[in-house]
Amino acid sequence: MAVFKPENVEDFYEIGEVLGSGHFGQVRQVRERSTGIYWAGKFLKIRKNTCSRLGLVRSCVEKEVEILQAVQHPNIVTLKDVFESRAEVVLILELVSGGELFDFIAAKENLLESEAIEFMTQILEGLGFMHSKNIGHFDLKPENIMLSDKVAAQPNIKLIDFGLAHHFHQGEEYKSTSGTPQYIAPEVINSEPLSTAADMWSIAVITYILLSGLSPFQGETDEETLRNISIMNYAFPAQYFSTTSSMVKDFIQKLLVKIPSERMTAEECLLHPWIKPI
Ligand SMILES: Cc1ccc2c(c1)c1c3c(c(C)cc1n2CCCN)C(=O)NC3=O
Repeated sequence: MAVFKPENVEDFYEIGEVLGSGHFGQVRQVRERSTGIYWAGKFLKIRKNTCSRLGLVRSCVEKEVEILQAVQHPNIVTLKDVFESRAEVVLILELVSGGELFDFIAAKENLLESEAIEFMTQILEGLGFMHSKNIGHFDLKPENIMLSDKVAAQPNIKLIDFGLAHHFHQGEEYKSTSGTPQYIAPEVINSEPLSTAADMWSIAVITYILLSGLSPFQGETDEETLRNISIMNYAFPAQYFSTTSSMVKDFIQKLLVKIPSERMTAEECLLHPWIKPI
């Protein structure tokens, strides 16, 4: 069992404003007392016993910590420390102060394809690194793609939130039905064994939204969205894609492939003519 620091996190960090919250607990800005540096504290409620339904099972938190410790990359958020009290584990994470990628884009009139290529290149570099270590994110969505500094000329992308990530070991089969409907691959819906290719489907959905503002499979309800994914019901409506290149449509089409092994990998994406013009 992983051992986390038993000291009180507040002896080392001043707890600040809430940055976000979810089923897991809260993310708060924290200030390191010894240096004055700001970090993000992810406060995770841990189940007190197996009968409890509140909070996370400790082994899930250990898995997230192990994965974060295995993926140190400029486009992936860094884990600095882990504290544990009676029923709470606190991850001290790199503060990514530029906020979510899609808030950044929403604030602009529209995104040039060249800007989209820059963002996708960084996302694919971080993801390709994870996949090279046989780690899948399995919750790629705009909310989990953050910017280190939104005022920089070329903001740096950081992938965050590894709560659904999985480290594949040799010969192991892994299934999960978690994720956000709009972004999940058909094999997730069908409870089939997953691979890192499931992330590549999400990359296609994110690219489609980045360039059009539309979500390719979104229906009136989650059920309709999931049905659209299962039957591959999507298109490139002219009024939203008239100014986008045929190259990016080819990029998306080579990822929205039902058979996971036939999708482009992150490495192949980085060599695709849309990303790397010949
Ligand atoms: C400035 C800002 C605002 C909201 C933040 C974060 C930072 C943030 C961060 C992290 C996570 C897991 C969630 C976060 N959230 C919650 C929303 C994430 N989509 C994180 O790991 N580092 C962050 O800065």
